[in-house]
Amino acid sequence: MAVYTELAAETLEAFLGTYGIGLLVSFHGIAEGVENSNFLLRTTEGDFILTLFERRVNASELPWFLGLMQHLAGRGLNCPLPVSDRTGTALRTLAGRPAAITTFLPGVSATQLDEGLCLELGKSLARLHLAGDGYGAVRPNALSPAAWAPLLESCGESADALSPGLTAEVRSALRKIEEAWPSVEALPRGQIHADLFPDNVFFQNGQVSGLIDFYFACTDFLAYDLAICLNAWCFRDEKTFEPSFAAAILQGYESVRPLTKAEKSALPLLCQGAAIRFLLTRLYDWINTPANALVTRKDPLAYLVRLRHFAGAAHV
Ligand SMILES: Nc1ncnc2c1ncn2[C@@H]1O[C@H](COP(=O)(O)OP(=O)(O)OP(=O)(O)O)[C@@H](O)[C@H]1O
Ligand SMILES: N[C@@H](CCO)C(=O)O
Repeated sequence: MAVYTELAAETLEAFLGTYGIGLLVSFHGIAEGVENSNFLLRTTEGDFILTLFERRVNASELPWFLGLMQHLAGRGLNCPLPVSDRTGTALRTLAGRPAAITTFLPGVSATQLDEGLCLELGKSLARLHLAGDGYGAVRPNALSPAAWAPLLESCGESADALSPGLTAEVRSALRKIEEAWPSVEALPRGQIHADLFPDNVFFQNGQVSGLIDFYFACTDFLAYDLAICLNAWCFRDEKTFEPSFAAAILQGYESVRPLTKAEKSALPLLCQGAAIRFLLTRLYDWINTPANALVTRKDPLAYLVRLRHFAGAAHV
């Protein structure tokens, strides 16, 4: 999965007729991803990605996401460029869903991480942050600390059924993190990706060739994005922290955008926050997705491991 909505070739042909990107040669649904339906389109002009927005994404926010990608791509970042139809509109409707076509990016996501890839990831993340400068529209982070406690409480007793004592442990960690969380003015802010996991980064010949999936992007602390990457990229077998990966990400990042002293000292806390955020959304999905659904559920406890690690870390 994910193809939640099936499309007939005639429907797609008619839809494509309103764009200037050639005639349909072939198309197929893409299995990866869990949030939206994605199709690879081959036209007489090249390859494109068609996304039908299904879950979690609030349709009223889509212009912000598409505008951000247009801004970043315009600044030379390797991210999908939304394609406009003949009337200049990028956000359309297809099969009753909000829909957009973007450019196709080459490369593949890494299945085996190493220091070299982490270094390049760090550089790309910093480039994304610099490129976001000038995109003035603000999108508050819908999964910021204020959202965490309600998310945890909405899981009720099911969290403890997954792992006895989980609710109490997360509740106590959450309280400490919330109290210590930096104020809005304390750290540099800007447009962040907020979900830059290895599956959202394509590589070609050891270089980053594409960053995708901007639908959690928001305006928040730049260093929080780094904290998300340190969580997602630096645990071997989802268990063991790999300091050399973290060092490589930081080195790559700082070769493009040096961190301030305040950002460096906030990192262990931001990493705990990032661990809680993914623990909670995974927990919510675990509880609310039937075990036999076509979507593969992601393990919430992999982020409990990270939370415990960063809670005990004086620095990253
Ligand atoms: N612009 C692109 N160029 C090439 N391939 C893409 C592009 N966008 C998406 N894909 C392919 O589609 C797959 C799913 O995309 P994506 O990760 O955005 O899915 P999603 O369901 O929206 O998000 P999530 O990762 O949060 O589940 C990717 O793994 C990749 O194979
Ligand atoms: N990257 C998220 C899921 C999709 O956004 C996770 O691994 O929990």
